[in-house]
Amino acid sequence: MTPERTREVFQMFNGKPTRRKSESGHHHRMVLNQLQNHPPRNSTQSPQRQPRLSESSAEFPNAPGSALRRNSTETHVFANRTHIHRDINVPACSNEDERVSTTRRNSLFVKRGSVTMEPIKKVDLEEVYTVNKQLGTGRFGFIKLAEHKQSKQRIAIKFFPRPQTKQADFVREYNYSFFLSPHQNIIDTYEGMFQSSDDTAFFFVQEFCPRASLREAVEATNQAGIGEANTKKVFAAVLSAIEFMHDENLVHRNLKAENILIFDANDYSKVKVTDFGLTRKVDTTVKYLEYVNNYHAAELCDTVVNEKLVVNKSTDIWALGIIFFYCMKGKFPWQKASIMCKPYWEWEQWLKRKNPALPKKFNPFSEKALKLFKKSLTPRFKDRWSAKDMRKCLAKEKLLKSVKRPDEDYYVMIDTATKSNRQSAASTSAGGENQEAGGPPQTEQGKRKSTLQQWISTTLTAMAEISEQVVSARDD
Ligand SMILES: Nc1ncnc2c1ncn2[C@@H]1O[C@H](COP(=O)(O)OP(=O)(O)OP(=O)(O)O)[C@@H](O)[C@H]1O
Repeated sequence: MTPERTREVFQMFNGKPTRRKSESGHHHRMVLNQLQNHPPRNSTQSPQRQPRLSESSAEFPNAPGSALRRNSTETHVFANRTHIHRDINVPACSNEDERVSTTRRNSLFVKRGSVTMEPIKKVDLEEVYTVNKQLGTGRFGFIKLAEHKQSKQRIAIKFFPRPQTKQADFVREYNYSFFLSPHQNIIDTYEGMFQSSDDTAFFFVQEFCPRASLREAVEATNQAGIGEANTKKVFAAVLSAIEFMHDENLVHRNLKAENILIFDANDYSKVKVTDFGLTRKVDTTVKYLEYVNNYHAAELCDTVVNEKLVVNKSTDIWALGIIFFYCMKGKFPWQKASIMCKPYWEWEQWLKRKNPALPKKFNPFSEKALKLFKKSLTPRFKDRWSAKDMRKCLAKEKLLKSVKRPDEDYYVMIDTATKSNRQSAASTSAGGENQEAGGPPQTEQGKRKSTLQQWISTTLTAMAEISEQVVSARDD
């Protein structure tokens, strides 16, 4: 397509003149520079290249493995990768490829995603990939593990069966997935839209997550949850990704534990968000689909099929509140955020101060964690926090009340008794020094209280002595 034709198509779908390449490149760099932990990149670097360079050494059996070799022969490694990537449609690194990559990213600005700048290429799957087991299924398609025959790299292929899938929906999902890829906590989508040569499916290619989704990780804990420290790690990653999307005025709209992928075996140090099939711009009008899930905000659960909704960031915040609870407790707070569902009704009653009793399931949480729930799982969507507020709270605050050991009360009693004994002995020997020294005169109630305390402490000391004697007699 000629540059003029490209501009025309952009104008047609955008209703305004397209950005010049240099402007969009600048915009894209600015966006990337906002990414947490991403140093500003220079203009010749492809945003996708940097993370992939470091990550891919483990994934390419043939690639130079050691960091030393990677650093010292970077150009050489790149040259090798370029070859591999071009074949499996991973953005490559030459200047020419860089330009292609930027142009493709511009295609995000094609409003309805119904026209694509690049053709959808037909591929004979069996020729290029060895397609293996199914990794997951969703409402719109399925994901399969595959191996790229030439490079031997394991990848995930997301298939969209035809004719059920509209081309516009496929193109939109690919565009969002590819555009968001540079973020370190978003799944990498490799460049290229394809359809199988037998016309049965559209597909695109993503990095393969070798471990599990957050759903599987939590289920493996047998309803114990993954703990405070791991939850914090997961949320640092997820919130960084969602903050990035929200800054770009995009709403994920399908946040759930299944769409959060855990890459490492045990320490939750590499976590990425996936599935941008429902992602839309803020304020887009969409039709409500018939299905409700645990993560749906109250306003969605009250909506009827085909009712029109305006896309809002706050629906992601609600889903994050649910995922937070799920990580910590290993189960969901309720099935559906509707007053017909008792656990939700109880929460809402407490939230609206109609019932002073906090639902029991929230008891283990600290005041700050409760605030996070109040600011995410509130039906008043305008009151919900931003992703940034959530990130700050989760990074700084303790999320669980400190747990008492079952025998802790006993030791506290003994400790209090000993202290109070010591105090009363000191005040007796000082002959009421406190009052003579101008200390506060004791009221009648105060006197009674201290007599009672003394009695309690004497009793406790006696009990402690008896129990010690019992223990030592038993040991003898
Ligand atoms: N790159 C990947 N590597 C490994 N497993 C993956 C990958 N991407 C997705 N999966 C698995 O496949 C499942 C379905 O993927 P995905 O959510 O993208 O499909 P979907 O059809 O869009 O689903 P949904 O019904 O949520 O819209 C995920 O829950 C996850 O377990």
